[in-house]
This record gives sequence, structure tokens and C-alpha cells, in this order.
Amino acid sequence: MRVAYKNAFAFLLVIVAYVTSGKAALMLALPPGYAAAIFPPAGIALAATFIIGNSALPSIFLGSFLLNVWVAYSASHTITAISLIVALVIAVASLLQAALGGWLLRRAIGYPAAFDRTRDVFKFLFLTPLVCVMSASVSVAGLWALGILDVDSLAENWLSWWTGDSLGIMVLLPIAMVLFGEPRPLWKRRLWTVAVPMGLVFALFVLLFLRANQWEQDDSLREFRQISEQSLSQIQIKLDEQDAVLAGMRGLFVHDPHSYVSRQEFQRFAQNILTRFPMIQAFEWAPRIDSYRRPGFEAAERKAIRGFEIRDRAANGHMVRAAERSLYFPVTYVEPLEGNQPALGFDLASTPQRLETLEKSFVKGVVSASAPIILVQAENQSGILIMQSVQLTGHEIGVVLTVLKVRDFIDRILPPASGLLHVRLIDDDARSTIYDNFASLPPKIPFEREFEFGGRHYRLQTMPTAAYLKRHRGWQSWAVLAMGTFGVGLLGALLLLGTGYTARVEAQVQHRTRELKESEFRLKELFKNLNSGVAVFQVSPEDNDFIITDLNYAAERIDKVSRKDMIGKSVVDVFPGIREFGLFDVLKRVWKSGAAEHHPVSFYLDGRIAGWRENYVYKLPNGEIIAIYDDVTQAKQLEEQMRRMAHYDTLTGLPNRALFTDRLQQSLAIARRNKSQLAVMFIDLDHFKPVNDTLGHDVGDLLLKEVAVRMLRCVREVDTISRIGGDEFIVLLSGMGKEQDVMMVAEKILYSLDQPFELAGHEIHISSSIGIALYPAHGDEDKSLLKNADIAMYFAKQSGRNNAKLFQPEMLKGDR
Ligand SMILES: Nc1nc2c(ncn2[C@@H]2O[C@H](COP(=O)(O)OP(=O)(O)OP(=O)(O)O)[C@@H](O)[C@H]2O)c(=O)[nH]1
Repeated sequence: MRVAYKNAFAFLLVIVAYVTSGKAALMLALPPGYAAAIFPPAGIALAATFIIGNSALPSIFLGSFLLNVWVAYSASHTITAISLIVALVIAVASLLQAALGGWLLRRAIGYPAAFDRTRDVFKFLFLTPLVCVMSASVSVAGLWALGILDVDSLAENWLSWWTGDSLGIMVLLPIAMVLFGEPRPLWKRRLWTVAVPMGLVFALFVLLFLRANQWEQDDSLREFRQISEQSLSQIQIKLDEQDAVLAGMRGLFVHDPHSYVSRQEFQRFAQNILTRFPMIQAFEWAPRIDSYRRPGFEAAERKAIRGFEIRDRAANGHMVRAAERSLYFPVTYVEPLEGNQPALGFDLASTPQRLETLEKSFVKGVVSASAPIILVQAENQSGILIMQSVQLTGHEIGVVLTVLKVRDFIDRILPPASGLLHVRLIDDDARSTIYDNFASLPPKIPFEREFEFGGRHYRLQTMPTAAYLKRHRGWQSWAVLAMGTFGVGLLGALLLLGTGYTARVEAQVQHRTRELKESEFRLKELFKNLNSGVAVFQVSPEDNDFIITDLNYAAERIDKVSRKDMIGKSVVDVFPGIREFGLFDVLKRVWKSGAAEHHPVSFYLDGRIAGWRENYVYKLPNGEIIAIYDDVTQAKQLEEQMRRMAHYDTLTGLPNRALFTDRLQQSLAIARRNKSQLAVMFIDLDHFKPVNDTLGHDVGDLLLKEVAVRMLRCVREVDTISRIGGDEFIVLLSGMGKEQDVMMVAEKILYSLDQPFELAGHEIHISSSIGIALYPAHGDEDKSLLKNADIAMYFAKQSGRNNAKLFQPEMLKGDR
């Protein structure tokens, strides 16, 4: 329902816009012909097929047809078959052009169309004149075939048709797009930036055109007015001559010595004048005859003219013997007789118009003209009688008159250039047109003059003929409008490009802004939720400090600070330790060089990791310095623990066997090079098991730890003691070669461990057995030395415990 309503609206709109804009444009057209400088309907039609598609074609056809019927009707006030055919031909041409144009534009540019790229606008400007070849060619050919246009004017008409259509499209299509085109948002915005400026400039050019056209028409009608004035004065001169002629004739009658002018005298006089005034149809003399004189008068005249009698015209038009009246004015003399015979004997008093003229001429005594009458001697055109009363001696009176056949009279006296104008002569008193060769009815009569003759009021109207207008056609105003319209079209193209470019840039800016916002949002979220601390710095104005400009939540958490207390503060003020940890130098270096740096900061308590931070410092393109940092203390502590577990005994903290072996091998390598000696001790606690068994494993552990402490006191720092399992320890005494020295250390250990231990409220007694092997005497590598020390320890156990035994090679044999 909505769609149907919309379609019906579009259908009607196209027709109404087509017809009204077309009529307006043709009013601007140069007469004669169809040369409208701009023909907006062509633009409306193309816009309709471009925007709506081929479904707009019926309304275009109908619009064009109605427009052309209207145009034909307003020129002639009738609708003829030929004007319908002309309208049909032009409608078909318009339809073909709109279909072709719409199809071409949709193919070349596509729809919806933004017209925002130079390429598209050029396509539009190029295709428009090409498409307009269609209607101009079909229409002009059709008008020629129908005989409306002659061959000579074909080129001129084609050109103006084509120009009008092209300019109509160039101006109207952008405006139609602004009003109805897609994409709507873009075209809507172009109302003020494209349509209004184009409309204003176009209106300006139309005003200029109208002004120029006015001047041009005034100019071109100057000759027409001159010829019209000439024609008027010619008519007046010729009429005034009638006056003179009749005065002469009257003189003939008045001054005749016998007071009687014979038929021969009249004939001689009249013939003389007729040769000088050929446009006079007849000269006549009509005396007044009272009814009592009628028989005598008729009898006398019959002597000269056979069958003469006073006559008048019957209702059927035939001349009959006049009825009895008190007086008559019978036409008695007529010159030339030939062609005027029916007038002989005709009673001028028998018709009201003639009688009225007679009376006027007698009353006023001057020449009087009759209203247009149908002559008795020439029924095919109207005539005028011009009468002059004559008073003869005595009571005799009569009239002399000339008879003018109006058409012949005017045709003869109009100037030679009169082919350039149409003339109409009106008898204002009788309200009747007595001469008319107007071809059509102009809306306004361009030349009109009133004049008086013979006591009557006449009006002369003229208008230029088609031939005149063709000769005087001025192209300046047409050129003004055509060039102006072309300029408006180009202006439109430029405005389209400009606004299209702006719209495209705006769209890009919007797109970029959205992308930036999204990216900023992501960064903000990252900044907020990142587990690492992020601090942003700016170098202080003096270049010697850094000001904190931002901190994230993680930084607040790690440094146990709040953002609002930090932002805007100097980094040195807030973190005094930053210089000490070298971080301040890092900030300075990164700020100067721009190269990112990784800077770990750690500090220890009791030889153990107490804090550890990993700092990554970068310089941002805007000069800001950003530090990303993590508190990795826990991870580092865990790492440290793991490392210790790999090399140390977890209970006593002594090196384990792996670390001991490594150190022993290193010491052996040094001893080999230095040709020095070293000693390895194997120590096993005596009676340790009962401690575990009686006091518990925990006390056993405490004892083992205390044993380690005591043993460490018995050796030098360079020596290594290792617990290798249970209650077994091994000792490396590097750089120690003399037996006595080694034995002294062994004794120290034996003594130290033999002392009672006070542990968890218990006094515990243990002792130890020690086996000793020396390098190079008892082995030259770690395994053999440890094995031999173990064997020696076995012997120490065997010999009653709490003693130390030096390895002896004999221990390998024999009983252990
Ligand atoms: N508390 C404790 N006991 C351990 C640990 N490792 C081993 N032991 C125990 O230590 C004892 C060592 O055994 P032995 O050396 O045979 O016992 P001993 O009483 O010292 O015997 P002799 O060396 O022959 O005097 C065993 O009972 C083990 O269970 C430990 O880490 N802590």
C-alpha cells in the first residue's frame, strides 16, 4: 500500500514537473521555433530513469505528450490531428532518450551514486551531450517529416534542441539527486552546498537572460515598428487622398455652369482620377430623388442606361426594384462601369449603414466613411463607402462617393516590406475587423495605433511575421542563457566533487576516530588490568628529573601507593631509592638515546633474596618515558631454593655429594698442577640409630644439624664438608699433605663430636669413626680416594669406634 502510494506520487510528480518546467522553459524560447536555451524536462526525465529506473518511462512519455499538446494549443487555440502527431513523436523521442540515458548512467556510474569522484563526474558530463543526440535527432527528423520544419532550419533546430536538453540535464540531474537521490544522507547534505548555490546562480542567469532578451527584442522589433508606422501613415495618406478626390468631384458638380454634370463629364473626370488612384473600386454620383420625381428620373436615365431603375437588395441578396419610399439616393453615375454594373440604380438610402453615412455627410458637410458593408458589386469582401455631400443650385442635392474594397485597398498600399508583418484593421465604432492576415493570436499585440477617418475610429494592429523574426533573431540572450547554464552545470560538477571529497574525508575521519577509540579503549583496559606495574614519566622542564604522569593499578599495588599522590610528582621525591638502584640513570639513558633497556633490581638479607624487580624502560614517540615493572621476588626466592636443593643438603645446609665431588675434582686438578697434596675424610657417626629410636627422628635431625656445625668449626673455610646420607659425612681438606696435620684435624673432629650434645632437653652422647685417604699417596682421583677413605673408616669402626684410621694399602687385602 505504501509502495503503491509512493509509486503513484512519483508518477504524478514526474508528469507535473515535466509539464510545468517544460512550459516555463518554452516561454523563454526564442520565437519562432523550439529553441529553448535550457530544457529542464530532459533533466527531469533522465533523473527519473536514473533514480527510479525504467518504471518511470510511462510518466515521461505522458509528461512530454501533454506538454507538447499544451504548447500547440496555446499557439493556435485549437488541437489538430497534426499537433497530436507532433506531440506523439516528441514524446517517443523523449522516452527513448530517458531510457537510453538512465541505462547508460547506471552502467557507467552505478546507482546509488555519490558523484564524489572526478571519474564519475566526468562520465556524467561526457555522457549527457551524447545521450541528448537521441531526442534532438528523432524529434527534429519527425517534425521535418511532418512538414513542420523545413530543411534549411533543421541544423539550427537540432543544435538548439540538443543544447537545451544537454544543459537541462546538467543542471536538473544534480538538483533532482539532491531532492530524491540515493545515498540519501550524502545528497541531503548537498541541499545547501550544491542545490541552493546552483539554483541561485541559475536564477541569476535566467534574470540576466530575460533582461538581455528584453533588450534584444526591443532591438529586433525596431524595424518592425518602423514598417508598422509606415503602413499606418500609408493607409492614412491614401484615405486622406479620398478626401481630396471627393472634394475635387464635389467641385465639379458645384461649379458646373449648368448645375448639371453630364454622364460623359463625370466619366472623363473619374477616369482621370482612377488612373492615379487605382485602389478605388468605384466613383459614384447619387442625387436625391423624391418619390414624385422617380418616374421622370428613371425614364430620363433609361435613355442612357437600358433598363435603369431605382433598386435595392432583397433579403435573398438579389437586386430588385426599390419599394416606394419618400426619397431615394440612387447610384446614377458609376465609373468604371465595368465590374460595378450591379451598383447602377442601387438606392444608397435603402440600407441603414449607408443611410447613416449619408446623413452624416449632409449634417456635417464633410467626408464621411461608412461602416464596413457588403458591396453590391463585390460580395466576397467588405467595403467602405466614402461620401461627400453636394449642394447643387436650387434644391438639388446628392452625394459623390468612392467605394473601397478594403482587402484590395490595404493590400495595394502596404509597403513592399510588409511581408515582414501581419496586419489587422479594425473599425472600432462597428467593432468589426475589416482586414486581418494574422497567422496566430499573439498574447500581446506588439504594435497598435488608433486613427480617425471620415468620422469613424479605426485601429491598426500589426505583428512581426515568422520571416521577420527569423531574420531578426538575436542569439546573444540565447548565448547568455546557454553559457550561463553550462557554467551552472560545471559549478554543480565542482560542488559535487568538493562536497563528495569532504564527505569521503569525513567518513574516513569517523572511521579512523572509531578505530582510535577502540584501540585507546583496549590500551586503557590493558593499562588498567595489566599485572605489571606501568609508570609514565615526563622529563622535568629542567631536564634533571622525571615527573610521574600516570600509574596503573598494578603499580599502586606493587609500590603500595595511590595514583593521586603520585601523579605530577618528581620520581626522585617519591622513590628516593631510585638513584641507588641505578634506575634513575636508566631513565636518563633511555630518554637520551631512545633505546629500550632492561634493568633488574635485587636486594638481599642474610645472603638470601629479599626483593627483586624486573624493570623495562622505553621511550614513547611523544618523548614520554614508560617503565613496566614486575615484582618477581617470590619467583626469584623459589628459584634460589631450587638451586640450593640441587647442591646442598636440606637438613644441614652442607654441600651434597654432587657439589662435594665437583669441588674435590677441582681441588685435585689444582693439586696435580701444583704438585700439592690433599686429604679426604670419611666420617660415620657412632651409635646414632639409638638416638632416633629412643628420642625420635626429629631429635636425630637436630643432632645431625649440630654435628654439622661442630665439624665446620674444626676445619678451615677453604675445606668442604658434605653430608652424603644418614649419619655419613665426607670432608675435603685441600692443600693439606702432611699426615700429622690431617690427623690433627681428625682428632679435633673426634673430640668435638665426642662431647655431649644438649638437644631438646636431652643430653646425648655419640662419637664418630673417621677414615682418611691422601692424595696422591692413596689414590689419584676422586672415586679411588673416597673409596679408600670409606675402607679406612670401616677399619676405624672395626677398631672400636671413636677413632681415625689412615688408609693403608693392606686394608684392601685381608679381613676387614
Ligand atoms: N634422625 C635421622 N636419622 C637418620 C637420617 N638418615 C639416616 N638415619 C638413621 O641413622 C641410622 C644410621 O645407621 P647406623 O650407622 O647403622 O647406626 P649406628 O647406630 O650409628 O651404628 P654404627 O655406625 O655401627 O655405630 C639409621 O637408624 C637411619 O635410620 C636422618 O636424616 N635423620
